[in-house]
Amino acid sequence: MAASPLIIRRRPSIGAGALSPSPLSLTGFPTSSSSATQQAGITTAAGGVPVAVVEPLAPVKQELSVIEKSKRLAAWTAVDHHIHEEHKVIGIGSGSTVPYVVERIVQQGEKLNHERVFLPTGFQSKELIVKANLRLGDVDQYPSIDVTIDGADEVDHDLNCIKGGGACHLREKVLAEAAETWIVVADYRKNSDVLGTTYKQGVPIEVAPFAYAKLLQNVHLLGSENACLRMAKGGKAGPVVTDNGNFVIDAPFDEEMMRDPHELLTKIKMLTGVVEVGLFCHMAQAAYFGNADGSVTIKWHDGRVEQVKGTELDESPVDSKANAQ
Ligand SMILES: O=C(CO)[C@H](O)[C@H](O)COP(=O)(O)O
Repeated sequence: MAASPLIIRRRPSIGAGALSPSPLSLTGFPTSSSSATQQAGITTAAGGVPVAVVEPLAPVKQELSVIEKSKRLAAWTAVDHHIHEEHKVIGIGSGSTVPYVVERIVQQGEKLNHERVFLPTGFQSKELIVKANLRLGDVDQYPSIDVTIDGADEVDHDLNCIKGGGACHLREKVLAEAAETWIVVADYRKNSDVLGTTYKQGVPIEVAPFAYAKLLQNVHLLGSENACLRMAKGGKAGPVVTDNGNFVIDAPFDEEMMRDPHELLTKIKMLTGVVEVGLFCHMAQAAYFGNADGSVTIKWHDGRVEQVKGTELDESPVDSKANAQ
């Protein structure tokens, strides 16, 4: 007698709209949503029992969280405003907001993108570029960049930033400095008056590994008594090792010191063994913050603050020149 078929309902596939809380696939690039309706099929389980595998007819598309929408709003709007046809060498930052930057660049189409080269700020952005089929270059081949877009951990009223929450700040700073225009994209939580208000982990300091203990003493003497070596989480014991093979010290400083980030940057940078400091002072042309209400706050380097309607999330790519500031 033939065995009666088992019915197994597969879990619905989840598209880009379900990327919450992080939009990253394994490689850090948002997965594309599948709108294709799949057919039921018959397969055979162990023992030869026929199994009917029923795919859901309409994949369930979950909503992005408010935070993810805000990141995407900032990223898409900044790309529309600053990445134009004439821009051929583009720096790609790191973090969870940057995949949306790449997503929007891809939407500008192959015609524009095949004439461009994209430079990564680390392993994650390198993967993003490659997976998006964009041309990969490096800053040693292209030391002059048209535009770099990057995330930030916090941005103050003067566009000074804390960066390095993802331990990529050495390369991020090189690509920021090499760029004619450096643009920051973030959700509304990163927008503050004084650095250290919302990002409490401290100033990320990339250091030569053999010098870390001495540097910890020196950073304590500079005023950060709680400075500590950043330890890896999850599947690795020991400290975080950067893409450059270095360690990271996280150094929280009091508000008074954070009110003058440039002065603090200079002091930390002078310590022997410091490779780079995650304080980016007077570098950004503008910072884009996606807000929960669908607007984008733009802080400009000259002190102007604008509130604009963000690029609609389901909007098709626009002629970016039409939106140029
Ligand atoms: O500096 C960085 C990595 O070194 C990131 O840009 C920063 O941590 C912001 O990341 P996210 O977009 O995930 O908030």
